[in-house]
Amino acid sequence: MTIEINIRKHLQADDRGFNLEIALHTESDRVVLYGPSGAGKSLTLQAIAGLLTPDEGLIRLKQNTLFDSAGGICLPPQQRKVAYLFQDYALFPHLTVAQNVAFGLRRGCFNLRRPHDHPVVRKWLASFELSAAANSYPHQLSGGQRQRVALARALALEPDILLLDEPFSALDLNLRDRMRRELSELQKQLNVPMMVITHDPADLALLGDEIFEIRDGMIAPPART
Ligand SMILES: Nc1ncnc2c1ncn2[C@@H]1O[C@H](COP(=O)(O)OP(=O)(O)OP(=O)(O)O)[C@@H](O)[C@H]1O
Repeated sequence: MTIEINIRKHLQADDRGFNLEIALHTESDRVVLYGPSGAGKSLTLQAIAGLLTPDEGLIRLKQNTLFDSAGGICLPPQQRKVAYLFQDYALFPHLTVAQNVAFGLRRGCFNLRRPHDHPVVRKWLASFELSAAANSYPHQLSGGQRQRVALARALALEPDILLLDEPFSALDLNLRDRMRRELSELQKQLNVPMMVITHDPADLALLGDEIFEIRDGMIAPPART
């Protein structure tokens, strides 16, 4: 899928300023962003998701313009068809697994009291082997299960792209390895484009068909060999 980003944003916190100046273009469905802490990786995903408004520039996904300062376009997050998974998965603690998955689908008379009635919820619970845990709450789940709930909730909305901010950082080594392979297979099966932030070289190797390094708010030039 075509992703085109060319944005600038200045952030100021007390006496510290940060300039984000990201320009990237890719046709890949498996993109990895990596780089040191504080480089601007999360801000880049937030800009794509519509959670951060650049001062100027352009963001295009497929044929859709999500942001274009010159044309006065800034789609709100809910119109972007972008799923953004935070580092801590951000599940709703007071909702069950099924209700979490159903959350974004609420429309018309469908309500969260009977999430199983929704075929999309049933489908995603089954494909992530979560049917047996449908009535559990997030604190009753393992780290891997919590991550699968977050993925199921994101994918239920059939997004154009999945943005993952350090998806495995909260998992122990064994589970991290397994979830990395699961995510890789899932991406291939569903054909959903994804952009992943990571610090882990193993993620680069498995999930990154195209890899961008971000340093000091900018895409670093490719290393020479
Ligand atoms: N709301 C804000 N106001 C001011 N500065 C901010 C704000 N949000 C982030 N920053 C600064 O922008 C820089 C980039 O932050 P960002 O979260 O994108 O880093 P990152 O590359 O994702 O780091 P990490 O790998 O540690 O998550 C940091 O120096 C941070 O302090």
